[in-house]
Order: sequence, then structure tokens, then C-alpha cells
Amino acid sequence: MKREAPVKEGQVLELEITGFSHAGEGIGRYAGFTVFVPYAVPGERVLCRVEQIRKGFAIAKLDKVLDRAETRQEPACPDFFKCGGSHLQHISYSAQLAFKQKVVADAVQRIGKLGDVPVHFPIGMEMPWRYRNKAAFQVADDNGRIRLGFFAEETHQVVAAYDCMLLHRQISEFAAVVEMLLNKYKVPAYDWKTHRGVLRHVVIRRSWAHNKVMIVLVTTSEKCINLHAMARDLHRNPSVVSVVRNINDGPGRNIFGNSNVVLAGRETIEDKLCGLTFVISPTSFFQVNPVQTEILYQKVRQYAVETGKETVLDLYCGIGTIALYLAQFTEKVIGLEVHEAAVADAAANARINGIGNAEFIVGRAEDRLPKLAAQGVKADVVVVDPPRKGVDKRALQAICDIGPERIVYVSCDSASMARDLAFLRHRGYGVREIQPVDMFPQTHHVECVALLKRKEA
Ligand SMILES: C[S@@+](CC[C@H](N)C(=O)[O-])C[C@H]1O[C@@H](n2cnc3c(N)ncnc32)[C@H](O)[C@@H]1O
Repeated sequence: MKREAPVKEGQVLELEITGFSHAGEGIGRYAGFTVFVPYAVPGERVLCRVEQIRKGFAIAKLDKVLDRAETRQEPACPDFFKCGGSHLQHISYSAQLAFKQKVVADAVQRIGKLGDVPVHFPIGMEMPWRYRNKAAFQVADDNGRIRLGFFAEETHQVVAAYDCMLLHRQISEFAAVVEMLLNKYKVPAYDWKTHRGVLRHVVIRRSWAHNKVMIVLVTTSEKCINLHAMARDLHRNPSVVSVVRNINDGPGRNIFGNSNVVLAGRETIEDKLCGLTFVISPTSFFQVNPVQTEILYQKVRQYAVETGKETVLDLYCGIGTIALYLAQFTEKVIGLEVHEAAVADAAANARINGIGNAEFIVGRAEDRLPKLAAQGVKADVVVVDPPRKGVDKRALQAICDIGPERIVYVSCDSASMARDLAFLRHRGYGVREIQPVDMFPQTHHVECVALLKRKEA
């Protein structure tokens, strides 16, 4: 029988917070009924006000902390409680890492039914601030003044939070410069309600190795001659290597469209990872936390390379970072990636680094891999690093058909990873261990590397 909620909207509750949701909200129970309280922390007694009642649970706003948890700390960003960009600044970093280990272990147990798999403690950062090398800013017209910022939690209101403590300081500084120039050159913001205007997003990417930036102005195709003058102005700054216009007329919220026009400087920006040089096109994927990426990739190498004679398939390879790193320690590497610009970058990166034992293929993993499997492609190791939704079943099945000895699964979403690991276990791959690596401090996101080995028949 469906149970009536024992709470009403607007009701003030006194709750003991006993756990975290996977998104980092506090969880308490009122007469056995689950109440999510964002920004409340396990171990606390709080007063909160019920804001929404859903099927089987309620969401309440934190009014007052009556008993404070030892893990609670003051958030570093002044706009933390408004801005939706980070979620855990109000708890200590060690508590964040413990939370992430539990999120992964819970997903693996609940979704993957793999409760016996060891999930190690996450590898954290020494300095878990100002680590991001890229930011995609929202653009808003605030009574005739253009402002850059991020959306406030669950709204489309822009909070002017470009001095975010997750971004490298140089990105924050350039966001202020770009905002000033957008106003000087009167570049009109895109209006999401009327679908008129020009500028949708400003993306700033920073090269860790060279202290340089690329600025991508994502616009509709509407004419805007001032963009060229503004780009020239920006490019006078010696730290700006590239200003690109990316054109996106799509109705959705995807940041990038398909075409790029270089307004000033180069087509790509260059960075280094694990001692290799990488060129990156404006719309190609590149990991956002370079310090932790090196740790992540070393873990991938530790799991992937045993004899140095391996042929490795790197699926979802982006600009070839994992593939080219592993190519130095293995016989041969084949990368597969859907984004054409990224595959062009990967091929260029192989040339730049003088790596001759890597090749790259354009295509969707779920389409190309079954064909490669049917053609008899062999691999000793398959590395996968899919987007959040995980690996398509057709690609997973093709991996099993190829039958590598080891699979190294890199994931930024523990729920889809748990689902995919369960699929692979049912087809004869034992999941040996999972190592979370904290690529996204202060947020609830967690990256993992899992090692799977083919069981003997
Ligand atoms: C999480 S990124 C990983 C990239 C790379 N391994 C790295 O560490 O930088 C996922 C990549 O998968 C690509 N991708 C998304 N869907 C794909 C698909 N169906 N088939 C192949 N690649 C895909 C994206 O373009 C992106 O480059």
C-alpha cells in the first residue's frame, strides 16, 4: 500500500542527519520517511524546512545547524551556496574522499551486485583548489551589461562566480578581461527564451605547461563584426595563443557546435602530460585536472602493461593521451574515437612525439568495434574511458568477442561503470579492484580505474 508522506510543504523539521546521498546531500528520516537536506552533513542535528514532496521522499532546505559535525568547514567560494558548480566545499577534504569511496562502493554493490570487489581509498590532491584548466561560462545580459558566470543551482540564473576556487587563477583573470571586452565591443548575449542574440558561452582553456590560454566564443551564426575587433584586442595579450569562434545554432544546451572560425592566433593550444606534448583543438576533450590526470594515467599503465609486448585498444581515446602514453611501454596501440577533430589531434600528437606504434580510427565505438571484432582484430588489453553514460552494450559485447586478457575501465560515473562491470563479469571477466582518483575535488564527481581479468575457461 502506498504510504502517505508524513510531512507537509513548509513544515519545519528537526532531523538527525545519518548519511549522504550520492550527490552529497545530507539524508535524515522523519517518522521513517526519507528527507534530503542539501548542505547538511552526517552527524549533525539540523532544523530544515520541507520544500518539495516527491514519491517516497522529501527535499528540505537547511535552516539551522543545531549540532555541527566535525567535518563541516567554511566554504572557500563566497558564492558556494548559490552556485551549482561545486557541492562539497562545506566538508573537509578527507571527508570528501571518504564520501567518494562510499559512493563507488555503494554503486558497485547496489547496481553491479559486485560487493566482493575491493574499492580502494581515493587518491586525493595535496592542494585540492584551483585545479581546473578549463571553464565554460554562461553569458547573461544583466540590464544591458554582459556578465559571465555559472548557473545557480537548478536555475538558469547566472551567478557571477568567475573567481571560482576550482579554476586556475589565470582563467578567472581572463574571464574578467573577456567580460570587460564583451561590454566594450557590445557583443549581444544570446537570449535562451527568444533565441535571439549572438554569444552563448565563453570557454577558456589553459595550458598548464605554458601558462597560455585559448578563448572560444560560442555564438549563433548571426553576423557580429565586433567579434573580430574584440579577438584582435584579446590576442594582443601575449598569454592568449588562440581566439576561436565556435558556431552553435542548435536548440539544446550542448556547449559546442560543429564549426570553428579562428579569429586570432592559432587553431590549437598545446599542453604537456606525462612528459608528452599534446595539441588540443577547441572542441576536443582534454582532462580538466592535469595534476590528477598524470596519477590516473599511471594507474592505467600499471593495470594495462605487464610484459611490454601487449597490443592495446584504447576506446574513447580523445586526442590520444592514454594511447600515446601507453604506446611508449607496449608493442602497439590502436585508438578509437568519435570526434573527428580529436582524432586529427591524436594523429598530430603521435607525429609531434615521434611515436610510430600508434594508430587512430574515427568512429562510434558501438559501430566500429563490432566490425573490427568481425575482422579479427586482436588485443591483449582494452582500455575504455567512456562519457558519463558508459559503454554501449554493442561495444561491450564486441570487447568480449575480441577477448583481451585484461580490460582497464576508466570512468567518471560510478553508476554506469557498475552496470558495465556487471555485464563484463557475466561474460567471464573478474573485476579485481577499483581505484578512485579524485579528479574533481569539492564536487561530488569521482573518477575510477577498474582492472578486469579474463577468467580461465
Ligand atoms: C571521457 S573522454 C576520454 C578521452 C581520453 N581517454 C582522455 O583521457 O582524455 C570520452 C571521449 O569519448 C568520446 N566519445 C563519446 N561517445 C563516443 C562513442 N560512442 N564512440 C567513441 N568515442 C566516443 C568523446 O568524444 C570523448 O573524447
